Amino acid sequence: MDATTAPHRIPPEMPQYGEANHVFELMQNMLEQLLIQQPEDPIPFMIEHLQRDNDYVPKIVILGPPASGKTTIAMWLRKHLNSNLLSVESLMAKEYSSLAADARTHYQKFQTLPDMLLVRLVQERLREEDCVRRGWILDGIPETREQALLIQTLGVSPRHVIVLSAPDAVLIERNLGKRIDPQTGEIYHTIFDWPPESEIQNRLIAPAGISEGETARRLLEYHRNIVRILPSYPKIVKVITADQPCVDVFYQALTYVQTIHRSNAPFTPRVLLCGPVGSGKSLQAALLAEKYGLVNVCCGQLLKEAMADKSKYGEMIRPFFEKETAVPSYIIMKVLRQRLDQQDCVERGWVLHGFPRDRDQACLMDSMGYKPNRVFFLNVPFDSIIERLTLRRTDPVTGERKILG
Ligand SMILES: Nc1ncnc2c1ncn2[C@@H]1O[C@H](COP(=O)(O)OP(=O)(O)OP(=O)(O)O)[C@@H](O)[C@H]1O
Ligand SMILES: Nc1nc2c(ncn2[C@H]2C[C@H](O)[C@@H](COP(=O)(O)OP(=O)(O)O)O2)c(=O)[nH]1
Repeated sequence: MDATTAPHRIPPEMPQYGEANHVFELMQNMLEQLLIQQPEDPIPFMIEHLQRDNDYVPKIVILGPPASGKTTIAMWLRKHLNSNLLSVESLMAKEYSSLAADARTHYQKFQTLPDMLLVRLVQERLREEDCVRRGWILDGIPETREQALLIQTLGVSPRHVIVLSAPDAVLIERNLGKRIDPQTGEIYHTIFDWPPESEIQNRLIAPAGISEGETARRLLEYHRNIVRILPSYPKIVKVITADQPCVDVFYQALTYVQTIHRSNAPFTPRVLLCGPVGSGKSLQAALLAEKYGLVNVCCGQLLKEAMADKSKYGEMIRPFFEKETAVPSYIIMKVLRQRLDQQDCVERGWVLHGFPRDRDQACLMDSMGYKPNRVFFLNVPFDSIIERLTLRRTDPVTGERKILG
């Protein structure tokens, strides 16, 4: 195969650099902001965005049926994460916004908002500095699949989606006890969350739409929509039972939103298996190589092959094997480098075992730029190892190892 048709050789440093510096996520977040903000001149915007380094601010959607506690949990998360809470009510209440004024007018007439108007309100709000710097929590938005798709076309993608769930009967009963503080907007409940201060108790009001009939109607609407919304958020949805104390719901939600999902960045596994002789490194390496298409790199096998091929390094290794002394690490590293730099290892990734065996070898490997991104230490009780090794047999033809019996 001549050079013009040979596959392009990807230097091993490239994927490693991309992983180490999260280049893929960096570009993904910048592209999202470019689509949302649509700046006149993208270059200075990108420079400022990259210098901001706020790619891990909260981007949360909380969905759930009426009375499931979306607003309660969203408010607690907002306080805890020092982020911004966006709900239909808060978006319509925005001052100095013609869009919000139109929305209020429309809502007063029809008690609902057109999808596009709500989504444009969300976009207008997300463009504001505080949302860019401190992230956002969408409370009960999107309400429909159409809204979910429109929000996605804006380039707005949540990092975590929480869906609260509880039996309808529980929610209908619960909503009857909902009370709101007209001064602070805080939400309370006559049974589950009654304020201790009599001053607050006296000014609480029952919000509209909490009757059994109204709640039942909204539940019907919710169940019809939620099944069409969720497919828009594969792999980032967590369903939390809301039929438990608020605090428990909150801590499950907080734990979830503080997890970082596996990124979609292309990933080349570089696996290192460590462990005492007989711990199962060779066996697990063979299984991993077969399951994930990795290159199985057994250090001991490599050295033997180098000697069998009578290569330059093989002749350097031979005296040490003949005297049954340890081969110097720098020679092993040369043989290893030759193998790990080959196209199959760079493209498919590798699972290495039998090297490094001590800290110096690990430092040598790291200094030469071979950095595993998954390391497993196989820990086996001493007597199990003795039993395995005494029963271990190796096929002289295939080199396969089996346990006798
Ligand atoms: N886990 C919970 N256990 C008991 N009561 C709760 C729980 N979560 C919320 N509540 C109470 O239920 C009522 C409804 O809560 P909240 O308004 O947060 O729900 P919501 O999903 O935002 O409702 P809606 O969609 O109607 O606005 C409130 O009185 C709240 O105090
Ligand atoms: N019961 C049991 N036996 C195992 C397991 N992993 C490996 N073995 C067996 C297979 C081998 O004959 C022996 C040692 O395994 P190995 O993979 O050659 O160990 P290692 O020297 O490469 O670390 O133990 C294992 O997970 N369970």
